[in-house]
Amino acid sequence: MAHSHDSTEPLLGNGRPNTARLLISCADRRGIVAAVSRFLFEHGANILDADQHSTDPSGGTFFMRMEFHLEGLDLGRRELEHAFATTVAEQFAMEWRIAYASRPKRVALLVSREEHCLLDLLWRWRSGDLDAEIGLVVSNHRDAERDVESFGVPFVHVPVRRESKAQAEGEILGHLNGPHGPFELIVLARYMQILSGDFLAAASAPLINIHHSFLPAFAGADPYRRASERGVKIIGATAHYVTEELDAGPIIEQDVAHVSHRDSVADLVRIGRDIERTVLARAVARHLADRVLVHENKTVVF
Ligand SMILES: Nc1nc2c(c(=O)[nH]1)N[C@@H](CN(C=O)c1ccc(C(=O)N[C@@H](CCC(=O)O)C(=O)O)cc1)CN2
Repeated sequence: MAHSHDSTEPLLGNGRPNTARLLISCADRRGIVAAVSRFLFEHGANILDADQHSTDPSGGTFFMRMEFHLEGLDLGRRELEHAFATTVAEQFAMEWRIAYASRPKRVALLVSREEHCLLDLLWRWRSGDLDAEIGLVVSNHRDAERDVESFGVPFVHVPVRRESKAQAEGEILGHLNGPHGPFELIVLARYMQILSGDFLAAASAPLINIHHSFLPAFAGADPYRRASERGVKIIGATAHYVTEELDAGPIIEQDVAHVSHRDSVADLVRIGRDIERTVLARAVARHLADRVLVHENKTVVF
């Protein structure tokens, strides 16, 4: 549908909510909520959900998420965005974007050998609990091939060897930006290859990784063995956006579980699997709902 001003139905023909999400960050000052609310009101939008946060009311950074109904809007999408840019965003020097809920976001998954996070996301997607369109799984191993294809999702095997990583990354990018794509989110569901800065720059979408430790503790490879050697009493998992620096990207979601001296490394791995898949699913769901704002390597999760 080219223009939302003729979206007079609460639900679209595909049964999806006829809503949009406006995300804003800017220097905090008085009048921002009033200006945004007034703008939406004057253009016929009905605000369904509003949340905001200021890091410091005396001059910090202001974050806002407004979800609003497009029914009754007097402008099409392009006109609405232009009007907001010129009448509100410029006034407050906002960084902002509007995301539309008219269709699910297309998602690609990358995995190595551990399948629990991958299968969890596929199960949630198949049951309708994950608002996404999973369009491709890429792996450097073939272990998951049959399971993935049983979900009707294309599977591509791209082996990665240390001496030819750049070539493998180019092949993966070819699939992500090729006929299966484009994608709006790439999820590393226990993908165990460090991605180059060139790859991240060329990737067409943000990437979310699940790291199997409570970052910043035990970043890098083999965290459960290192945690066991340290004698930890808590293990955890961290979902974060992927940056060139390993396991250092903005954290989206974390959780933990208690362990003891009675737990072997294998026990930590087993206990950790449930944490990892739950944390990753929460992080992906919040990203898909446009509930995550990134600022200075941290996130605001509405
Ligand atoms: N640029 C980034 N790439 C990746 C990130 C990241 O944050 N930034 N997260 C990792 C996932 N990960 C931990 O969560 C991780 C994966 C792999 C390794 C590692 O040392 N891999 C070795 C090869 C290991 C093997 O071949 O089995 C390597 O790539 O040299 C550490 C941490 C995903 N990528």
